Amino acid sequence: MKNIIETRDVNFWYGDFHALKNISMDIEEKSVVAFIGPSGCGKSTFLRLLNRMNDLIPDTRLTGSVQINGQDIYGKGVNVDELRKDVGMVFQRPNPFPKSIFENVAYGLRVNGVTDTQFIRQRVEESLRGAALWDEVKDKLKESAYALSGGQQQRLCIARAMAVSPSVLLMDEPASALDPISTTKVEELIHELKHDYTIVIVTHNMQQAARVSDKTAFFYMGQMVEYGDTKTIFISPKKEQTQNYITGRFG
Ligand SMILES: Nc1ncnc2c1ncn2[C@@H]1O[C@H](COP(=O)(O)OP(=O)(O)OP(=O)(O)O)[C@@H](O)[C@H]1O
Repeated sequence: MKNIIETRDVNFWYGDFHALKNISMDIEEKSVVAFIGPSGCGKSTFLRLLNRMNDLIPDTRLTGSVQINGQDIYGKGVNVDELRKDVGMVFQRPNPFPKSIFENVAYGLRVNGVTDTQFIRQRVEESLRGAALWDEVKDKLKESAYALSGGQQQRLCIARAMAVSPSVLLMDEPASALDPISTTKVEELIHELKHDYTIVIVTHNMQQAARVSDKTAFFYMGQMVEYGDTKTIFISPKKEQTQNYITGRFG
């Protein structure tokens, strides 16, 4: 499998605070990678660097390199809108737009200038099917997205991210605000989605990391302490800090 994401010696600062220290990581195409670690260790910061979401935060600084599909995403001439189309994001709390179910999914296509209604309709259906939501919403596409349950809204947000055909989906604790049934649906969805996408997921739930990911990275105080096959990380980690964390001795 080829690497789709390669970071080298990534350091990141919020003002004077050194939030990420020398992170070098390769992520294989069409795999699921989970980031785990105690609160404040830098998981979300690192995730957000992968589609330049941290650009929006003032007084921050990055050194090192982040390559996606062979391109330095912080290089000169990179179009950040194009990057975010290729590297989509799903947040902790479902954040549908105050629009209809259909228009939520069509949104990314419309802002990218797509006007072919037949194509938009087809892509909306494909994305909703891909997000395992189609059967639940196909008869009410014109209704407000806010009329859906939290779990359905989150799958709608996944469909919205998929509609513009990204190669990577970043998920920041996508199930933490959901009930157990919706959580299971999102986890099953992640299993399906990895046939077509590379998925990077931040989670506080270690069982979830163990269930959904191929590889797991354990972060602690801005460092990536250990990264490897999920089974190895959870059954026989090499570092004591990882062992302590996964056995609940800290964090
Ligand atoms: N916008 C910001 N400005 C200043 N410091 C920040 C900002 N965002 C995060 N930090 C700090 O950077 C560190 C890493 O935060 P980050 O959100 O990446 O951690 P995390 O591992 O995702 O935590 P959690 O699991 O609680 O979400 C923390 O110490 C946090 O306080």
